[in-house]
Order: sequence, then C-alpha cells, then structure tokens
Amino acid sequence: MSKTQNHQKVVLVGDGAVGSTYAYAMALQGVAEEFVIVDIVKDRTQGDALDLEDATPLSFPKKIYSGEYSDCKDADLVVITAGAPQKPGETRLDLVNKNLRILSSIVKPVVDSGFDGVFLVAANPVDILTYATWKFSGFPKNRVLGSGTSLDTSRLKVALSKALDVNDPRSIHAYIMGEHGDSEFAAFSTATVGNVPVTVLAKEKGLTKEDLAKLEDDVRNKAYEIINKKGATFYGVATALARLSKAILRDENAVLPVSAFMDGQYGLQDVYIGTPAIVNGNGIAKVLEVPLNTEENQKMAASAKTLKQVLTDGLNNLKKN
Ligand SMILES: NC(=O)C1=CN([C@@H]2O[C@H](COP(=O)(O)OP(=O)(O)OC[C@H]3O[C@@H](n4cnc5c(N)ncnc54)[C@H](O)[C@@H]3O)[C@@H](O)[C@H]2O)C=CC1
Ligand SMILES: CC(=O)C(=O)O
Repeated sequence: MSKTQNHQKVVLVGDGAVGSTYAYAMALQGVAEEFVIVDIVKDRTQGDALDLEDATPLSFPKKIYSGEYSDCKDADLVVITAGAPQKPGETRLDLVNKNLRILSSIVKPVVDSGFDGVFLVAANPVDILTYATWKFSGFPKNRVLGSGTSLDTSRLKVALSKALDVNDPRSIHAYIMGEHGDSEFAAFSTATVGNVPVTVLAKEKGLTKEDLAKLEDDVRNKAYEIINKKGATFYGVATALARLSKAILRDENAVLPVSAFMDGQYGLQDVYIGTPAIVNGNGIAKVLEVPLNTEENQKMAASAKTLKQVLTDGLNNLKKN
C-alpha cells in the first residue's frame, strides 16, 4: 500500500498480550490509517490482523495486516512490545539479557528498511531497552522514547482518585518517576488536584505520610499483584501506548510521562528514565524537569544509578554472547 500525505502508518513489533491489546486499542481510535503487525510467530500476526480488521467497520477505516520489517520503510512509528514478560517472582530487571538479545534482532532490520520515524519501546526493562534501541539504531535521542512510567503514573492517579474521593483520575496531576520498576517513586511534592497540593488534600482526608507511602508502595507493586493473579498485565500499558502513539501521530505537543534521554536534567547524563516530557511528531520535543524536593532528587539519582549498572552489565553480556 503506497502512502499519501496525511496517511499515517504504524508498525507493531511483538504481537503478544501487550502488542495485540495495543493493536486493538489502536483499531478503536481514529489515528493511523495503516497498521502492520510483525512477530516471529506468523500465524499469530495473520490471525490477529484478520480478527482486528473485523473491528474496523464499526470503529475506524484502517488497513491492518501481518507484515515484515521491510514495511517499516515508510512508517511514522515503530512500537516495540516484543520480549519475554515477567514470570511470577521475576523483576523487570531480571529480563534484561533475554530481552536485549531479542531487541538486537529487531532494531537492525527496522533501520535497514530505511525507517525514518519514531521508535516507541514498551518491552521490559523498558528504560534499558529504550537506551539500547537508541544505541542500536543510531537515531537522534528525541526520536527514541519508552513508555517509561506512563502505566505507573496511571496507577498512581487511580490510587489517589480512590484515596481522595476524586472519582475522575484525569483530574489528578501527579507522576511516578524514575525507573519503570522497583526503584520508581511518586513525586508527591508537586502532585496536585485542581491546583491544590495532594499533600494538603490527603491531610484533610486524615491520610498520614505513612498512608501515602503505603499507597506509593502498592502502586509500585501493582504489576506483581496483577501478574500473580492473572499471569500478565496488558490493558493499562496498551492504553498508555495508544495515548503516546496519538500524541506522536497527531503532533500534539502533549505532556506525558515517558522514558527519555537525560542530558543534564535532574543532574543526570546518558540514561533513559521516566519523567514527564512534551511529546509530538518528532518524539520528545522537550523533557520537563519537575522541581523535585531533595528526597525525591535522591530517589531519581538512585534509580538512574541502578539503571546504568544493569544497562552496562546487559550490554557487556550481549557482546560476550
Ligand atoms: N512498559 C510497560 O509498562 C509494560 C511492559 N511489558 C513488557 O512487554 C513485553 C511483552 O509482554 P507480553 O506481551 O505480555 O509478552 P508475550 O509473551 O505475550 O508477547 C511477547 C511477544 O514477543 C514476540 N517475540 C519474541 N521474540 C521476538 C523477536 N525476536 N521478534 C519479534 N517478536 C518476538 C513473541 O512471539 C510474542 O508474541 C514484556 O517484556 C513485558 O515485560 C508488559 C506490561 C507493561
Ligand atoms: C509488567 C509491567 O511492567 C507492568 O505492568 O508494570
């Protein structure tokens, strides 16, 4: 299918639980006229394309098909959800060697196709795989981003909306920052509801500092809770990926939590990590540096340190094997 102007094309690599749910979320939205699905399991991509195209007469006219890396040539966006998921008891960081190997087999053929769009990475450990996608691709930093703490931020909004009796989580302005993983933290010092600090509203509700710490911990551990109960998480992240895709494809300049390259922000260098950023058709237009308090800044630094260590070890292991 040849592309005309204003015709947007997305290639999804990884048609598992996360990828196929993202494909469904995109099928229901009026963005991207062409959607290609790539995976090593061809029967699945072909079956999913046939199944998903049946949603289009009732949602949005869209060409959905099973494809190849060569289809990335004229794509606007490549979304990577290929990779092993956590088994119960595993952390996201435990996936690093396995998923770096898978990623290294994906980025090269995408780039070799002539792809010149934006990479959006969701496979875990997402901050590390986003960095590796940037390295492997040779793309500019702004055109490689990860889903980062977008899912965790949604989880924080859900938890705060329940705790503060604000039924619409979209009214909560708060971020989980740092690693998408065990060293992430809630930036409570800047969190607001209708411009009122969350800390003030929490106090009015009789919530103590310990209650907020427990809420943050529950958010941090929510993936483990879901994986223990049903084996995987996919609806939340798929919706976050669809939101990020829309911001990119519609050139929205929307503020969203992502994994972004640090170039001095938060005193950090040479690491991809979760922060709010302005997202548009070029990927990351600008990293927004949240004015964190001292304790939060320390958590951000500690999170970055963990990521850098695992990244270095992971890339060394990849070279050895
Ligand atoms: N960033 C986030 O917030 C979240 C990230 N994830 C991560 O997303 C990834 C995918 O999770 P699920 O979809 O549940 O796993 P899954 O096992 O259901 O799907 C993985 C897919 O990747 C494909 N794949 C494996 N190697 C490939 C290769 N070399 N080339 C192309 N495709 C390949 C598999 O065939 C499979 O279809 C995991 O790493 C998981 O941890 C999951 C939830 C949230
Ligand atoms: C699996 C994962 O990364 C999550 O649900 O947060």
